Amino acid sequence: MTDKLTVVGAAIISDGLLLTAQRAEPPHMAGGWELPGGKVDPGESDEDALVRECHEELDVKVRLGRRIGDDWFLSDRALLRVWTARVIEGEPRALEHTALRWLSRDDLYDVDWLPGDRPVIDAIAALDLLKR
Ligand SMILES: Nc1nc2c([nH]c(=O)n2[C@H]2C[C@H](O)[C@@H](COP(=O)(O)OP(=O)(O)OP(=O)(O)O)O2)c(=O)[nH]1
Repeated sequence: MTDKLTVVGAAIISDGLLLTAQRAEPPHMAGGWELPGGKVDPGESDEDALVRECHEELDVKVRLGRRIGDDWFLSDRALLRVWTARVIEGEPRALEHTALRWLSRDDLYDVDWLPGDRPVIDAIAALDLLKR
């Protein structure tokens, strides 16, 4: 058990490209890039929350794959848990974000990732799942 807020994120990979989404809000995070996802609701499993968030944010159905790392600390109050995922229904659309981008391994650091995501992105890069 943890008393921290749990945020879940999806490393959606298709054809060797990683999907990233640009936050629209709050103002201090707007413009930053993140993994699609969000907060786990009370009583909800992490995995269910992540599938739900991908549907709400991107209008797609995803199937989760492997967990990336353990708990990633976003702050003293929040942690991030990340899974790989693939789209099994639909085409991602930015319903809540400003923009979406598909990144190759070579483009991975071209966007301004939210600070908490940077170690996660390093871990994804190290897994060698992305094409160059
Ligand atoms: N979804 C997501 N949130 C992240 C990432 N990195 C990071 O620091 N965060 C932060 C941003 C927010 O403070 C928090 C997630 O909140 P959110 O606004 O996406 O969650 P939510 O969709 O459940 O939002 P809401 O119900 O409060 O509107 O975690 C990431 O890669 N993905």
